[in-house]
Amino acid sequence: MEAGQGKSLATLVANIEKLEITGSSDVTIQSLILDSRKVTTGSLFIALRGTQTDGHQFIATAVKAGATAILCEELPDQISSDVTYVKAADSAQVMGLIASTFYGNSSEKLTLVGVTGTNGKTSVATFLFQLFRNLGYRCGLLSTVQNQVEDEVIPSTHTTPDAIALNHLLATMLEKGCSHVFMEVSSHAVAQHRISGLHFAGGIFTNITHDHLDFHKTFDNYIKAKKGFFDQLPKSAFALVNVDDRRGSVMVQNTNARVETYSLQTLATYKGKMISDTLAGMHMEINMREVWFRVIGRFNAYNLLAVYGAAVLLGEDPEVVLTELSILKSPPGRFEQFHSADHIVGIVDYAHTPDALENVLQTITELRNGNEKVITVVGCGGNRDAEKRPKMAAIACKFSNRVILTSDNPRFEDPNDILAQMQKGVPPLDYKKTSVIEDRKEAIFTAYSEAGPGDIILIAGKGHENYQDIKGVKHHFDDKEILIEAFGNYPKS
Ligand SMILES: CC(=O)N[C@H]1[C@@H](OP(=O)(O)OP(=O)(O)OC[C@H]2O[C@@H](n3ccc(=O)[nH]c3=O)[C@H](O)[C@@H]2O)O[C@H](CO)[C@@H](O)[C@@H]1O[C@H](C)C(=O)N[C@@H](C)C(=O)N[C@H](CCC(=O)O)C(=O)O
Ligand SMILES: Nc1ncnc2c1ncn2[C@@H]1O[C@H](COP(=O)(O)OP(=O)(O)OP(=O)(O)O)[C@@H](O)[C@H]1O
Ligand SMILES: N[C@H](CCC[C@H](N)C(=O)O)C(=O)O
Ligand SMILES: [Mg+2]
Repeated sequence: MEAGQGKSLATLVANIEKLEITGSSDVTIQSLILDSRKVTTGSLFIALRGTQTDGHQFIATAVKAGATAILCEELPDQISSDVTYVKAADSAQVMGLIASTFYGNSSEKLTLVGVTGTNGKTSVATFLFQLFRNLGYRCGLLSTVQNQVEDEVIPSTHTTPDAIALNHLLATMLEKGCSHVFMEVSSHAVAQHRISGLHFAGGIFTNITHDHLDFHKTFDNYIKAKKGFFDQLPKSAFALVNVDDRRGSVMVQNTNARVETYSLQTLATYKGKMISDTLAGMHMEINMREVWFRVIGRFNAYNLLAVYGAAVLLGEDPEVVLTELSILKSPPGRFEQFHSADHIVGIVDYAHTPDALENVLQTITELRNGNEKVITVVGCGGNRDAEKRPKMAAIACKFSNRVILTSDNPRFEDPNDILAQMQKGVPPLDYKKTSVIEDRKEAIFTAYSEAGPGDIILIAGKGHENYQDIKGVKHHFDDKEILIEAFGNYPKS
């Protein structure tokens, strides 16, 4: 059965239980479509209950546009006699199963490893992708920064794509000869069943801290979403968890997978120890072997341990893995360093959660030799978890000599409202060292103008992003470009 080619509805729903089918299953489905505006003749339109609207409202539009079949949770009042209706308790979950079959169950033919956790998913998935390519495998990557099939870059719209795009990408990867695929599994993806129907060879848990409560509402729901990934792993898979995170053991409470652990603090299958950390590199001990890495920071020590563990669990030789890991570089916008002519260090980092910001600033604090100043430029995104705003400002103040609060992606919010919420987290004693410069470019330029030789400027929150999302329009904006432009202002007038 060829992936992505027209298939009979009967085949697509063959192994799915508890469906009520109205009309004939003996029809050919040419495409799976989530958005009524994209329906064409032969489509199966999937009606999902979303966060903004209910896809069920668009069933009639989809039928008018030529849909052959509809997957829904509730039948519309008006049934069309030449359309087949498939009624399921949960359209999103069934969509995953159907998408998997439509695209040839590619995940079963690939070695697919998923990474979940609040921070470190992109880093771990990208390191695994780079490592396995260096080991000689053809690989695919699904990440926040970009999707990749070997050297070919496919822009990503989400951390984890929807089930249709996801299964389509996996089929492309298989077609192009990939044997291994490394992907991020976001909590949204688990909650919305974007990964339902996928066959994983392994799952990795990095950590869980405050984020996305706008979507999950409670921390408990957020934990449950992440745990849902491990609950659905098969017996043949491994579940590799960071046991230094106290939720690590919760994640694997009900998993059928083989549980393995990694840690910098306690006994674990993969045990690491930091020996030293400098701007030039990190020295670690991993399972009694000493290694130097190019990437730095305690958070990366965790990421490298996870990658090492996963590679060994996938059958790779530990010595070879460590040698290959030692030369890896951080993914774009993850602790990326820039050096000015007047010896100022600029670090562009995607820290957009309180925990990530604290880790990055903690790492910078540990890297300081003496009296260098740390200047932090940071903002928070609009239409996202508002609770993290004052927390991130407080963390920036705690670890920096100077803080410039600025705009991130305001989306549909007023950036000044976001900044006012951030300011609530600034302790009164830190008012003097904190200022608000809404214009992000001006904020970065100001940071450089105030810095002296040896000082470190951290620009946090946007990392690899090359846009600023203002009222739904993405304007070109790249922290790295602006930093380099600012560094070009040397000598300072
Ligand atoms: C909150 C969230 O996850 N939203 C995702 C969700 O959209 P939604 O639930 O808001 O959809 P909706 O607008 O209510 O519409 C409901 C349904 O009606 C359909 N519709 C709508 C209008 C119409 O005319 N016709 C029609 O058929 C829509 O196609 C949809 O299927 O389903 C859409 C289709 O799959 C996603 O594109 C969309 O991602 C939005 C853009 C998004 O920003 N998501 C972020 C929050 C996200 O998913 N982030 C995670 C995690 C990031 C991290 O960990 O840091 C990620 O994996 O990227
Ligand atoms: N293991 C880790 N623990 C804590 N913080 C980390 C870890 N790895 C990276 N970070 C910090 O978090 C930021 C985001 O890292 P990364 O992009 O790898 O995470 P992510 O989980 O993919 O994020 P997203 O949810 O946006 O996809 C980094 O720029 C760094 O500041
Ligand atoms: N995947 C995260 C990225 C946040 C990045 C930050 N720059 C922001 O815009 O809030 C999200 O969509 O919540
Ligand atoms: Mg990511």
